[in-house]
Amino acid sequence: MKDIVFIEGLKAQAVIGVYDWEKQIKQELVFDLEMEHDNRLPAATDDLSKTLDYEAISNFILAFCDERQFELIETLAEHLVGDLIGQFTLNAVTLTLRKPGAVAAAQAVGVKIHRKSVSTI
Ligand SMILES: Nc1nc2c(c(=O)[nH]1)N=C([C@H](O)[C@@H](O)CO)CN2
Repeated sequence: MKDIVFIEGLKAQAVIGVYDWEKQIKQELVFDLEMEHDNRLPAATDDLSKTLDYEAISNFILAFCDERQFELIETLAEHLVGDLIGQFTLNAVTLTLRKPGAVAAAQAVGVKIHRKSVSTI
């Protein structure tokens, strides 16, 4: 099994949706990420710079949601993961993205994607 650095239940506000009324407001999105990373080197050195900094990645996601606008959550997920792989040393990432307010009868709806850095394909 590969080591993981994870972020669970990160809540962000974004302009997201296909309908006109959705383009006028911000809605809540909830992010779960599992990022593959060998934890042995950071554990051996006790050095933050040798790991995936979940605080820095969380702040990156919050800023991304604040600044960018999409219709589909699929599009947001794909762009975000592409940017994360470019910005941080992610080998592979699984992102679950929920839009809790989208379907009143459902607790949440969303998408899940798994992407690898081109260097690991
Ligand atoms: N697979 C998807 N289905 C839907 C999306 C989406 O982003 N991906 N979006 C909408 C609307 O924006 C909806 O969330 C409004 O409540 C509908 N279906």
